[in-house]
Amino acid sequence: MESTLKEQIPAGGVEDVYGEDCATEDQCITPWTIAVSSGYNLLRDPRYNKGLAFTERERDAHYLRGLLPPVVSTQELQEKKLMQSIRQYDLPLHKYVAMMELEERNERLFYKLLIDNVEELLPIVYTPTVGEACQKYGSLFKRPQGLYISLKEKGRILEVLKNWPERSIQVIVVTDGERILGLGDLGCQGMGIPVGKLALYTALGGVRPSACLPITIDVGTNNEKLLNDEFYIGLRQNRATGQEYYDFLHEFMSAVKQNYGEKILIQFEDFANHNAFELLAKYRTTHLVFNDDIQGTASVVLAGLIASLKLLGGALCDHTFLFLGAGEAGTGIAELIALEISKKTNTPVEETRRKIWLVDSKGLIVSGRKGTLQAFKKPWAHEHEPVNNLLDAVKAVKPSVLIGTSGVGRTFTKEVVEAMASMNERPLIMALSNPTSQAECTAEEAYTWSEGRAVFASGSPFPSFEYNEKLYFPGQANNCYIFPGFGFGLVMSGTIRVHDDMLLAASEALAAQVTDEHYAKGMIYPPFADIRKISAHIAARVAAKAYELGVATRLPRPADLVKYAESCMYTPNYRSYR
Ligand SMILES: O=C([O-])CC(=O)C(=O)O
Ligand SMILES: [Mg+2]
Repeated sequence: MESTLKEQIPAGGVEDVYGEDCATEDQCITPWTIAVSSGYNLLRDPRYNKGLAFTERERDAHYLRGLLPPVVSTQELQEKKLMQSIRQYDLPLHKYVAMMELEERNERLFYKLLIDNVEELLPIVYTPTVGEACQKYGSLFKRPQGLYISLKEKGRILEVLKNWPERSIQVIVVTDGERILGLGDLGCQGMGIPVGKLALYTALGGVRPSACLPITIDVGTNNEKLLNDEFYIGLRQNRATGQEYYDFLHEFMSAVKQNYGEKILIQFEDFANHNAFELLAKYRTTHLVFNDDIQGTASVVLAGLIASLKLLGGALCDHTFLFLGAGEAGTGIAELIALEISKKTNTPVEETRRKIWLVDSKGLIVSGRKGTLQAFKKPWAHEHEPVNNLLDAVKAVKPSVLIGTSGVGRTFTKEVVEAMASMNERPLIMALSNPTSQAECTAEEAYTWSEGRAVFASGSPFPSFEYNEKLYFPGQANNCYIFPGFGFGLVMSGTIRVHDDMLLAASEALAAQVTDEHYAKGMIYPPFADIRKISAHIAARVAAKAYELGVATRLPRPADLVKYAESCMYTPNYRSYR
């Protein structure tokens, strides 16, 4: 029997080696055609539709006369009208639906709105509203916004990838829906997350929309409510686990590399702990993979910590850190802090880890528990007697920084915040769990209970808060500060592997964007309004590190990487059609 192409050539390799043109004769190819869109079809194509903004000349050239009312509008006026209509909705979910409908109708206008009104619309297309949208995705679902790859497609994943209409994909965000934000297993309805994350890749990071591919892997769900919901859109079975799960993911990872080559970025998003660490460890040496919840969150929090030193005083190595939550975010952040201190002080990480303590659902992680701890928790099992709750852990460890990553809301109680405030002039409190309902405490609580002394940041946004006639500005320590610029830096430099030093570079680049004016307001993150400039700086620093490490393939290295990043970024302004 003739061997297939897949067997002849190991996964990965030179661009286009696996393109359809060089498929062996026994393999099927897809008969794609490219056609110029015009007339009614042009108005129905979200990539090219401009609605009332088609010019007189374009209306003639593209058979649009009569299909539009006479007025010729501008993109600015369209934007003004849409913002007005979105602001009329009271419910965030209605705003979300209006935005998704816009994306399906007129992609450039969608991105124009998102970029120009980022602070207002981020909480709509992203956390917290996207969480509610995922919970109700079965009822909201209208048209597929990404690829669904379920166990039904086992053995045929490569074929499924080839059904996606865009050819040059640069970034995939993939979830299996098992841990959507802090909301748990939402199965196939997790699709809202890759869709939302990729919208930010474009709006905040400048990756072209056509180069982004959202994917949901459906191996079932253990969410009984969804399994019994008549509108559920996923496989009606419990999750596949063990070998079956890992074989399926391996087929996916191999097919992606075979179809898109070595330089495709695969971002893992909202996988459960028990798979997230293993998948990252398994594929980081063979694929360009990035786990947003482990690495992106770590990088954004480290940036906030570096910036906060201006307000708290001391160096990173002078602080003591306590986490509530020892999953992907908690251990990921802890490891990156230990790495940064190790590099700065020339001390082995085994030693720098000692100032970092973690609490999980069973209490403080201590050496006595080593026998029963999961592998990713073991490095944090320091010598200490057992402590079984957070308040006692705060009293025992005396942290200057308290970070919540447990996915469980309202766990930073008044007593916990008061204890932090009694031990520190300026305690740093980060309530990172998402969406807002899962935040460990609110901004108002952190400021009130600490009598205005806490420096506070959260994963989902909180509005500014007035206390004792002073206005406080909570930070949003969310990985969306990092992943768009980080991924863009990888893509623009043709980088083929992610290295931890790139995460440190991204943290430093983000922290460097916080100015004295921000510090004066107690802020440890720069405003989102500047995010595209911030992303260009992050991308440049990440790319610089990639060139330094010899894993960037786009040669020669551009001399000014910030300028280069800015010049490559997608902009949503309408183009003229000939
Ligand atoms: O999506 C977000 O807002 C941050 C994140 O990755 C998560 O909570 O899983
Ligand atoms: Mg996530």
